[in-house]
Amino acid sequence: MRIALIGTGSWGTAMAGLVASHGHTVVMWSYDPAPAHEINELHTNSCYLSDYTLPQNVSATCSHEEALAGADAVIFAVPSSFLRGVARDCAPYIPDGLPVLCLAKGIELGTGLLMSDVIASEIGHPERIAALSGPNHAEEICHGALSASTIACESMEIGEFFKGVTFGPNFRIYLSTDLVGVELCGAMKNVMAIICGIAAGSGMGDNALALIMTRGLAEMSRLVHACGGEAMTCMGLAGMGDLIVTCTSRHSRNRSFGEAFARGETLEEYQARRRMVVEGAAAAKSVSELARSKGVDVPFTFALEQLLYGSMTLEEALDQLTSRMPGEEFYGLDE
Ligand SMILES: NC(=O)c1ccc[n+]([C@@H]2O[C@H](COP(=O)([O-])OP(=O)(O)OC[C@H]3O[C@@H](n4cnc5c(N)ncnc54)[C@H](O)[C@@H]3O)[C@@H](O)[C@H]2O)c1
Ligand SMILES: O=P(O)(O)OC[C@H](O)CO
Repeated sequence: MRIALIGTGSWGTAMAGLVASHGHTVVMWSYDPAPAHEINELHTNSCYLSDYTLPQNVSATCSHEEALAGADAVIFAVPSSFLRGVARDCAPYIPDGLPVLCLAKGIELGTGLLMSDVIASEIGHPERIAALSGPNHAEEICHGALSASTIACESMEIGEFFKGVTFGPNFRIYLSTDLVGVELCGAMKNVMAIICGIAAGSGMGDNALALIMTRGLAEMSRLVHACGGEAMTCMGLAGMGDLIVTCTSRHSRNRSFGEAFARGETLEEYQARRRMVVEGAAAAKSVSELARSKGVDVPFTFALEQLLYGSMTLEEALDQLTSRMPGEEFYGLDE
């Protein structure tokens, strides 16, 4: 088959290699001409994934039309803040029945939409749109290291299709119909990873990190439930699995941004230095907005929003969180 892969960041590049290793022809769309040129000439994308050579059946272009011409499926791998614009530009070249897979992790600011909904609102036919999410650092997957992920979709047929395109002995795929749970977890775990980074960078110990991950998971479950998803999804690969890896891995940019923030670096300085997106920073705002609209208490997310965009200091945020009186550990998802 011919697969259009929209985005040449680190995840798009690793996914292109994975899909191509199944024998499919992959045509990548790049926002920036430099990675497209390097992929075509050298089969590398050194700015986003050093130490990796793409298979010969991967090429790249900056033309949406060229990337999508004759495609049997399309995979979106652009950061959440650019997804709507990119999906809009791709829309004229995406026929009605084409299966679509979304890799972006975030919630749209201002609308509270899931990333799959953002794509659907630009290209239509939401039933053919799936989302893949799990503990999947591009730096490991490109070298064939063992990993697993969840593909969520309304339609099992579409889910099975994308499982067929991505599954292998070292990339295990589980299916779900809970798009809301899978996608909300993907956005919220990034918030918790920044907070873990801030905690570690401020000298807190492993017990504190376990506290943040565990109570962060409770916060994720409450919002998933309030938005109509299944709380059990939070116990799966897209929930706990991704939360653990993002909060602990040396590859995690969200965690590493949190550590840098604790040392005094701003979000702008960090993103300019690393040339990579920190999805959790945008999610602190969009998830807070969504939680307020649903009347759900998400104390970690609210605190990070205040830290990054308000006037709250680290000391004040810590004070606010630790002065909360803990109640019953499992106090019901509706409260
Ligand atoms: N990196 C990972 O290991 C990983 C794993 C799982 C999921 N994800 C998710 O995948 C998505 C893509 O992340 P990534 O890590 O590949 O990104 P990245 O930070 O590696 O790359 C950023 C990409 O955005 C592009 N870009 C910059 N400005 C743009 C614009 N105005 N319009 C369109 N594109 C623009 C750049 O060309 C580049 O391709 C994110 O939502 C991320 O959370 C990443
Ligand atoms: O761990 P991060 O912060 O780099 O996020 C990347 C992916 O979402 C991990 O699956």
